[in-house]
Amino acid sequence: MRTVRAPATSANLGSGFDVFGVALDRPADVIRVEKASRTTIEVTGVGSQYIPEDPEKNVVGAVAEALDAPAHIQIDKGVRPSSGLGSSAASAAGAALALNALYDRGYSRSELVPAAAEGEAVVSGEAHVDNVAPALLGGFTVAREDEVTTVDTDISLVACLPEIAISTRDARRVVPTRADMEDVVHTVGSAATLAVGMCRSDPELVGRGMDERLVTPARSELITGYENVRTAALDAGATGVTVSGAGPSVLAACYPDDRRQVAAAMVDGFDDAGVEARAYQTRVGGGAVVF
Ligand SMILES: Nc1ncnc2c1ncn2[C@@H]1O[C@H](COP(=O)(O)OP(=O)(O)O)[C@@H](O)[C@H]1O
Ligand SMILES: N[C@@H](CCOP(=O)(O)O)C(=O)O
Repeated sequence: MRTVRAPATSANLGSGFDVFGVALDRPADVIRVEKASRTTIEVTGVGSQYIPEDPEKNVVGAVAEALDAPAHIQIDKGVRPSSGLGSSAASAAGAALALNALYDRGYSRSELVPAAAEGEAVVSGEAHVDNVAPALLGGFTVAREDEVTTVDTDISLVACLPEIAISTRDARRVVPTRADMEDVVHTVGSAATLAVGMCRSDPELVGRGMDERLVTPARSELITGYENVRTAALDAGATGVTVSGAGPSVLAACYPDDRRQVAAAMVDGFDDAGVEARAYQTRVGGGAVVF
C-alpha cells in the first residue's frame, strides 16, 4: 500500500493561460493505492458525491492505465471538484506518484507529468499540464509544449472558493479564439512581470503580472460577484487578483501579514453578491508527498 498527499493548484495566474501554475500549501487530496488485478476506485471527502468511481470516468483510472498499474485506489478529496483549484489534477498527480512507488516504476516526477495529464484529458477534453505539473513538482511552474520549468518561490496567496461549480470543460468554451495585438503585447508584459516576481518572491510584481485582457474577462463573467470580490481584495491590500484556473475560485496575491484581511474581504465580497464562499489562506507550496 502507498499513500500520497497531493496539493491543490492554481493554473493560469491570469497572464499565463495554459502555461503558468502554482502548487498551493492547502487544501490537498489523499490517495491510497493497493495492487490489484484490475483498477477499482473509491471516493470520499469534499464533493465526493459528484465524482464518478468508474475507472473510465475518474481521472485516476486513466493514470493507472497510462502507467499499466492496476490498483484499488482510494481518494479522500480535500479539493472540491469543479473549483478552479486543480481538483482533478490533485487526484491525477497523486495517483501517478503513488502508482509509480507501488509498482517501483522508477519514473522521475517530470516523467510522470504526461501520465497525470492523461487524467486531465478525461475531464476537460485536453491533456493540459498546467495543474498536474505543479501538483507533482511543487512551486511555480511554466509549461511549454513538452517542457516544464520550475521555480521555488515564497508568495502568499488567498484562494476564495464560492458555492458555484464551473467545469473546466465548459469554461474552455468561452475562451476567445482570436486576439487583438495590443492585448497580446499587454499579456506578454504581464506574464514576464509575474515570472520575474516569482523568481524574486516579490508579491508586488506577482500581483501586477496577473493582469490580462484575453481570457479573464470572459471567464470572470461566469462567476457571480467577481468584480465585488476583486475590488474588496484589492482594497484589503491584495497586490493582484484573478480567476483561479477555469474558476469559480478567485485567487489573490498579497503580503503575508495581509492574508487574513484579504481572505475576509473576499468572503464578504461574495456574500454581498448573495454567494456563500470560503477562503483558503495559503502560499506557494511543495509538490505531492509520498508517506
Ligand atoms: N478524482 C477526481 N477528482 C476530482 N474530480 C474528478 C475526479 N475524477 C473525475 N472528476 C470529474 O472532473 C470534474 C472536475 O474537474 P475540473 O472541471 O477540471 O475541475 P477542477 O478545476 O476542480 O479540477 C468533475 O466533473 C468531476 O466529477
Ligand atoms: N489552463 C486550464 C486550467 C484549468 O484549471 P482548473 O483548476 O479549473 O481545472 C484552463 O484555464 O482551462
